[in-house]
Amino acid sequence: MMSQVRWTFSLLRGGNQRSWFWSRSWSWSWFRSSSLFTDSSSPGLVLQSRSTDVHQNLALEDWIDANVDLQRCGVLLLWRNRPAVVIGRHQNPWAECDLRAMRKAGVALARRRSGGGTVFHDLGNLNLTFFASKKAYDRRRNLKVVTEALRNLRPELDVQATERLDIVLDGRYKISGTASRLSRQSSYHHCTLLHSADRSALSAVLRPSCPGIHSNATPSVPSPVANLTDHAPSMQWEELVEGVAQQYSKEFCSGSPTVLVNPSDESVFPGIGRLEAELRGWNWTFGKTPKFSVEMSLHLEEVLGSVRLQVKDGRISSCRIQVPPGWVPQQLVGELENILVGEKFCPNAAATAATALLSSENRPIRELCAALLQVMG
Ligand SMILES: Nc1ncnc2c1ncn2[C@@H]1O[C@H](COP(=O)(O)OC(=O)CCCC[C@@H]2CCSS2)[C@@H](O)[C@H]1O
Repeated sequence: MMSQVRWTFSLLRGGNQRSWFWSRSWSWSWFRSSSLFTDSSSPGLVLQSRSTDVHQNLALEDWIDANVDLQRCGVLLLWRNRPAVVIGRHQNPWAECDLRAMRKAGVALARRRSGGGTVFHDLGNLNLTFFASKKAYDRRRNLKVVTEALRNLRPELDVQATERLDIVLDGRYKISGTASRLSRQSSYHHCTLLHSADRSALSAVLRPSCPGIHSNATPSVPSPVANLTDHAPSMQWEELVEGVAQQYSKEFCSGSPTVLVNPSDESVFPGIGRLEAELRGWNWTFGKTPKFSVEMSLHLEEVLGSVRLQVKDGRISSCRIQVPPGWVPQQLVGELENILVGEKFCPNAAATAATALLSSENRPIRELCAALLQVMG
């Protein structure tokens, strides 16, 4: 089926690509077996996504990882997103980001397949994904592509890759974070590169949705961050992208120009819509959160209460509410606890489930419901 896929100029419309590159109709089998991929020097191909949708771009990573024969070639994918928070595979979104602030500001949330911490993306943040065979997996070499490109563009910049594979400016300010995923035969290493991201938005969303979370989820490692344009104000986006692509081609002996791709095009990437839908879905984004518990005091109008919730697969698996005796009928408290068990740990879902209690005649139970919804971000 793959061999039916046509790589045509119209499908892979580019801006300034050289015409010989497009003068043929590409079949998928040609793509896989092209001399671009069979050269013994293990050449690389540079792709740039046209999409700024975080889920489409993460799906494109999955698709390349699953479908391109990386034994014979490496691929560098360059991409950027509209404002988004991207958490690692084994992280807890409620502990890592302020979901309420994100909803208000229209910042998307995505869980990636690689491990590691949480980062903020916007159109001023470049993402680079280095695909290679497992054998050729070499994160230091990839980061060298980035640091060398920056030194070529602005020799005065002090950029270094650290032990933990961040890239820092002036020995201190993080401009790039790294994560990776190894499969049986293939691998990818992806990293960010802060060119001109909105740092106040970054710090506004990278804080917990609620305190009192206990879990074994991977915690992020916060660092002071900087943008490249803080230190090199004249550096243009296009200059950066081109500089990195050129350095990759030099390092991996690729002679081909950057190919612009559209990850929503099923005729080029068959099955990509399904990958995207999975990444966009609640079951993946929230449902894959390692089990956790939340213990919190509830500052109600006249009294102090507390709640202990256990959450498994993103759903409340147990709920214990304590309030001073006599403040609210215990039977209503029990009803609320029962309603919440099995529900998604999500204010909208919980509000729908508790609609009757939220509009009850009894003011304390309404207040208690509202306080619990607050806990969920
Ligand atoms: N965009 C960006 N770039 C660099 N550093 C960032 C960014 N956003 C936030 N941070 C800082 O890094 C820490 C988290 O560091 P930590 O080391 O915990 O996590 C990472 O670095 C993960 C990088 C993932 C890269 C992938 C590439 C494509 S999809 S996402 C956070 O608390 C901030 O202080």
